Parts: sequence; structure tokens; C-alpha cells
Amino acid sequence: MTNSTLPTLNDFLKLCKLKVVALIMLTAIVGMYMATDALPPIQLVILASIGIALASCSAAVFNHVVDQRIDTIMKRTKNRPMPEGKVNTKQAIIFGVIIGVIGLGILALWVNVLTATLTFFALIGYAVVYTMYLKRATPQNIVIGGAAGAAPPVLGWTSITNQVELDALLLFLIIFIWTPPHFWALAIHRHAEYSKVDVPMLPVTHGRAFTRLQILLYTIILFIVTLVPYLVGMCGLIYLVGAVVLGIGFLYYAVEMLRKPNDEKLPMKTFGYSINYLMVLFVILLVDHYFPLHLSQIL
Ligand code: HEM
Ligand SMILES: CC(C)=CCC/C(C)=C/CC/C(C)=C/COP(=O)(O)OP(=O)(O)O
Repeated sequence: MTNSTLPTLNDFLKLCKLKVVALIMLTAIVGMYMATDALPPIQLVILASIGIALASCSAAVFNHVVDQRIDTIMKRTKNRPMPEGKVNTKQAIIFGVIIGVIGLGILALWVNVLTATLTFFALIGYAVVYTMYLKRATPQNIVIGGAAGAAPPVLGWTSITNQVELDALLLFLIIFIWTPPHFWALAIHRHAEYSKVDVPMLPVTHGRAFTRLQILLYTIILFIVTLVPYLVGMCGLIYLVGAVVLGIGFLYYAVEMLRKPNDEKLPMKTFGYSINYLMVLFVILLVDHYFPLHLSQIL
């Protein structure tokens, strides 16, 4: 795709998937605060946040570069800067490399090498392994590729402690299990578009009914996994109540999708709920961390 005028700042910002990166950053920052009982040093929080955010934006830019052909065909994506010819491949790659190098550089120089390395793997995991290979290869694409999107709380955690701990991996697990119901709800709504571009998303390869069942199964597993932080003593009652209430809401949507397969609005409502679910769950994790309430204090 060629273009005669220079891209605007807004075009470059659109390539960064800023709303997705905003939620990614919430999970990373909660990871930073959960990593310590005290408050983490604010300059470390700021540097780590800038580094992780730039690396995530860089991964998103490469996703747009690789997907520009299929993005041109799908209604949901055809107005993106690359399909519209506002940013060409060379400009996007240069932008992606610059912000990626700055992000990883900040992490390596001023945070720690472990976090820089893990962030690099997450970037490659999303931009190369998921986008270039898995997405086009298997309906399990987003299950495996979800590991990159689930990494940020671990990246936040290691930014502060310089080591991977079990509690951090629990946060990873929550997002990892959350990703399939998050994405498949949208994929059910958009299944016709995915089949048009030959991307083997689960609703295309195995049908929408099977996908609805998988969404329910993953939502049940998610409900159980979100109880673990309480059961292992990582979180208190505020978290437990929040996770249960949010989880019941998610289960409600998953069951409704199975009960009402002809309700065309439900999949996108479920998708919207998934985003609010993760956002509120991570805010509650943070609140609970600084205002711990335990059963022994009440009884
Ligand atoms: C492999 C993993 C994932 C896949 C395949 C996936 C897929 C998608 C898709 C296709 C959209 C619609 C985007 C659009 O219409 O422009 C979306 C939106 C969104 N995703 Fe995900 N997602 C994944 C992981 C994540 C993660 C880890 C987060 C954050 C922690 C996240 C947060 C969001 C948010 C906030 C939106 C709404 C964006 C908007 O309204 O523009 N996603 N996701
Ligand atoms: C360094 C680091 C933490 C990287 C994480 C990167 C990141 C931005 C993950 C977001 C996942 C996401 C939006 C996947 C959708 O891709 P898609 O191609 O299936 O969706 P699309 O069709 O909307 O482009």
C-alpha cells in the first residue's frame, strides 16, 4: 500500500491499539503493586510502565503490518490506517521498531534485564508467533497466543522484584484463561468475516454452538481459577466477594449464550462484559491488597 501524504500522529496512535494497551497496562501496574507489601518506588513504576506500554504498542503495530491484507477485507478492520493507505508498510515498521527498541531499552537500562527479556518474548509471542503463524494455522490460535497478552502482570511483578514468583503466575493464569471467552464471544459475532479471510477461528472451524460450549467451559475454569488467590492466602475477603460476583456475571452471559443462540446481541454484550470483568477484577485485586480483610477479623 502506498501513500503520498505523511501519516498523522493520530494514524500512528491508531496502530497502537491504545484501548487494549490501556487494559494491559492496568494489569501490569496492578502486578507491580501486588509484588510488594510496601509501595513500590514511584520512579520504577513509571519507567516500567513506559517500557511495557511502548513494547505492547510496538507489538500492536507489527500486528497491523502483518494483518493489513485481511484487515482490508473485514468490515471491523477495513478503516484502520494501513488498509486505508494512510500509513505504508515501511513507515509502520520504522515506527514499530523505534518504539519497541525504546521500550525494551528503558526496561533493560532502568528496570531490569529479566523484565526486558520477558517483555521481548511477549512482543515476539504476539507479533510473530500469534499473528504470523498461530492465527492462520489453528483454531487454538488465541488459546496459545493468549500467553503474550497474559504476560503483563508478570512483567509488572518482575519490574519490582526482579524475579518470577508463584503469585505472579496466578495473575498470568487468570488472564490466560480469560482470553478465550473474551475473544470467542467477538468471533461468534464476526464469524462470517473470519471465514471470508480464511482465518481458522473456532466458530469458523467448529461452529458457533461448539464455541458457545467452549466459552462456558472456560468461564467455569476462570471462576475456579479466580478463587485460587483467596485460597492460597494471596488475597482477602474483598477480593473473594468481588471475584465471585464478577464470575457469576460472566457465567450468566455464557449460559445465556447457550440458551439463546439466536439472540444476535448477546455475543457482543458478553465481549463487552469480558473487558469490564477483567478491568474491575484487577482494580479489586489492588484495593484488596492495600485494604486486606480476613475472616478472622470479622468472626
Ligand atoms: C490473544 C489474545 C487476544 C485476542 C485474540 C483478542 C482479541 C480482541 C479483538 C479481536 C478485539 C476487537 C478489536 C477491535 O475491534 O478493534 C479486542 C478488543 C479488546 N481487547 Fe482483546 N484480545 C486478546 C487479548 C487481550 C488482552 C490480554 C487484553 C487486556 C488485558 C485485551 C483487551 C481488549 C480491550 C480493552 C478491547 C477493546 C478495544 C476497543 O474497544 O477498541 N485483549 N480483543
Ligand atoms: C509486550 C506485550 C505485553 C505484548 C502484548 C501485545 C498485545 C497488544 C496483545 C493484545 C492482544 C490482541 C488485541 C489480540 C488481537 O489480535 P488480532 O490480530 O486477533 O485482532 P485484530 O483482528 O483486531 O487485529
